[in-house]
Amino acid sequence: MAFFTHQIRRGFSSSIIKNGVIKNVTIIGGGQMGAGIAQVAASTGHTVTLVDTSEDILKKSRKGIEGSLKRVVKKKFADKPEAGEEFIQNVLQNVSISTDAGASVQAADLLLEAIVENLKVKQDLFGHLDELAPANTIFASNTSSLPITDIAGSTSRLDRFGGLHFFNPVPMMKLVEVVGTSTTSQETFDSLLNFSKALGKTPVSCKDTPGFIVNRLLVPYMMEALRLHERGHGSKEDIDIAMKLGAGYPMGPFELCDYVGLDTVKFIIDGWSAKDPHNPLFASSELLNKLVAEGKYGKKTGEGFYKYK
Ligand SMILES: CCCCCCCCCCCCC[C@H](O)CC(=O)SCCNC(=O)CCNC(=O)[C@H](O)C(C)(C)COP(=O)(O)OP(=O)(O)OC[C@H]1O[C@@H](n2cnc3c(N)ncnc32)[C@H](O)[C@@H]1OP(=O)(O)O
Ligand SMILES: NC(=O)c1ccc[n+]([C@@H]2O[C@H](COP(=O)([O-])OP(=O)(O)OC[C@H]3O[C@@H](n4cnc5c(N)ncnc54)[C@H](O)[C@@H]3O)[C@@H](O)[C@H]2O)c1
Repeated sequence: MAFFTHQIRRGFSSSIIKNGVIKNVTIIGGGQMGAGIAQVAASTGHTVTLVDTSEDILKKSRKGIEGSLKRVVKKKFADKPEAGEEFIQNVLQNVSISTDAGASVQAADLLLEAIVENLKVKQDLFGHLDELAPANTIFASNTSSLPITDIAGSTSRLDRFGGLHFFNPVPMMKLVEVVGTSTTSQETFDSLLNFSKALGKTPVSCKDTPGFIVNRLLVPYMMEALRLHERGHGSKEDIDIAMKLGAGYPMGPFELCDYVGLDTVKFIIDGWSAKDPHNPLFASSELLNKLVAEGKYGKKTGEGFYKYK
């Protein structure tokens, strides 16, 4: 189905990576999402370079990938431990790590960013790499909430820029939101769609609107949960239990926020509040701001709305 049937093709180069197939992926940001995407891409035969700001972070990323792969093979190779170990080694061989983003994009068919949810930091990163990456490299962001158009604006490859929004934890969540802007070429969009399918994911096509599809619906629900608690109309525990047992969610809203990371959650809310300052839904939360100010980001720091061992 043509995604851009209504689009008037601009005079952008339609040349993209060789026959549109993405094989070499450079991922910038080896945190929760970048490491998860690297794992799934490497597990499906792609060559991955994972980039972050320090060797220590990248060692942690690699350790996290290995730990997750061990959970996968426990099921996938339940009665064949040797095959499981071989699978893990083969996947890890597909992942190289680097702190040099510029060098790491030289052979990239796709540059996928999964760094901090901050527009200026993303724009600076993409603007810098736009000058270093091959002309045909496709750029994409894993942003939860920022306009792809705004992120792409720092580059000269508006036809080869899109959004690839994966879900946490990446090895378990089947969905990818593929986002096209008004300047994303059809070839680029199709390459991103096919890449998502090659990773074993189910893609949906999204416009570049706030929150794309899932977060547009998830953020209001989760903000209402926070307000309900702040009004004293329900404990965190009861609200989480209620949504799991009453609505069939695998995690309640407070559990999920701790899982996502309260730092990222705050970036999202602050960003949407700045864009829509009169919308009470996005008014800042004293409780959320307090937790983030105290460095309590949730699972990744050992405490958020809940404490973790
Ligand atoms: C209330 C405050 C509001 C504040 C404002 C809100 C603002 C809005 C915030 C929006 C944030 C958007 C973020 C982003 O853009 C979009 C998202 O990603 S949203 C998150 C989407 N994901 C979910 O909703 C996850 C829901 N949870 C689950 O699906 C499951 O709980 C789980 C995470 C899969 C875990 O499964 P469980 O059965 O619960 O428990 P286990 O941990 O035992 O796992 C079971 C089994 O699964 C396998 N497994 C689990 N995790 C992994 C992994 N990381 N890698 C590999 N395998 C995994 C494994 O086999 C486990 O078995 P085991 O190994 O434990 O034997
Ligand atoms: N956490 C989630 O559930 C989730 C889900 C979907 C999308 N996202 C989005 O993915 C992105 C990353 O989220 P996360 O949860 O993985 O964050 P994270 O904090 O776990 O990881 C971010 C990583 O990026 C690195 N980084 C920051 N600036 C960098 C730079 N300039 N160059 C290289 N590396 C840099 C950090 O060192 C860190 O390791 C955000 O845009 C977020 O909105 C998050």
